[in-house]
Amino acid sequence: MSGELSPIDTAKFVAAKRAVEFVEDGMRVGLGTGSTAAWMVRCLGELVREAGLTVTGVPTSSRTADLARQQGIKVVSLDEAKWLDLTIDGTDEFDADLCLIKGGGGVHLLEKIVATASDRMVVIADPSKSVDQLGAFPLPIEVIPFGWQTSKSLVEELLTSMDVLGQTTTLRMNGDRPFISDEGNYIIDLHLKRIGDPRRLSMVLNQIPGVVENGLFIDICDVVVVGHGDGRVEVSDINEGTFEEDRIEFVDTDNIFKDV
Ligand SMILES: O=C(CO)[C@H](O)[C@H](O)COP(=O)(O)O
Repeated sequence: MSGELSPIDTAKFVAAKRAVEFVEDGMRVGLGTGSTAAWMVRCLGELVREAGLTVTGVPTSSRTADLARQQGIKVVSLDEAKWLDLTIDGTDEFDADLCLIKGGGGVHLLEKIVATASDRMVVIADPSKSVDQLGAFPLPIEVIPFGWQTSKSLVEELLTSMDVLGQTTTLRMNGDRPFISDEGNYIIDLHLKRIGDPRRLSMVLNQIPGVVENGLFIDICDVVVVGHGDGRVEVSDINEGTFEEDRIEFVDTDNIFKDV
C-alpha cells in the first residue's frame, strides 16, 4: 500500500478502485459527488487515459463535472445520455437493507435523479458509513427558497408524528448566507438521531409542496463497496444476496492525480 495516504483516504481509494471494476467499455456512468466519489472519478479517469476505456459520464454536480473533464472523461447531461448503465456514488450512511442518507454535500437531488435513471447504483464507502439504523447523520431536504420558513414549519409539524428520536431542523448555511444548491434551492438539515421507518418518512416529506427532495435513498442502491485502511474491500450485492471480500494490493496514486 502507499505510505502517502491516510487510512481513511486509503479506505476511500480502495473502495473506489474496486467499484470502477464494474464499469465496462462503452458504458454511460453516473458520477457521484463528495470526497469518496472524487476518488472514483480519478480512478475512472486513469482507466480512460491508461487503459483506453471509453465511458460517458453524467456528473451529479458542477464540482464533479469539473473533476471529470480534468480527468479526460467525456461528460454529457442526463438528457443527452437518456439512461445510465451504472451510477457510482458515496454516501453519508447506509444500513443493512442498503437504504442511504445522502446529501452531506448538498447535491442529493441531482444524485437521486441520476441514480434512479441507472440500471444499477454502486455505493462506495469507508466503514464509518455503516449504521444499524439511519439517522445519526442529519437528513437533508432540499426546499424551494419561496416560503422556506413555512415549509420548515410544516416539516417540523410532520416530524412530531414520525418515528424519529430528534426533531431539530436547521437551515444549512454557507458563512452568514444560506447554502444554495446547484439548482438554486436551500437545504434544511433534520437532526433526527434515529429514523424508525425511513420508507414512510421519505414518502411523507416529499408530499410537502416546498420540499423538492429528501436525502433518503430507499430501494435505489444495489451494491455497496466498503474499503478499509489496510486495503481490504467488502462488496455486498443486495439483489444477488452475495458478499465478497477482496484486497487492493498496491496503491499507485501518481497516475490518478494526472490532469489531461
Ligand atoms: O451525498 C453526498 C453529497 O451530497 C456524498 O456522497 C456524501 O456526503 C458522502 O461524502 P464523502 O464521500 O465526502 O464522505
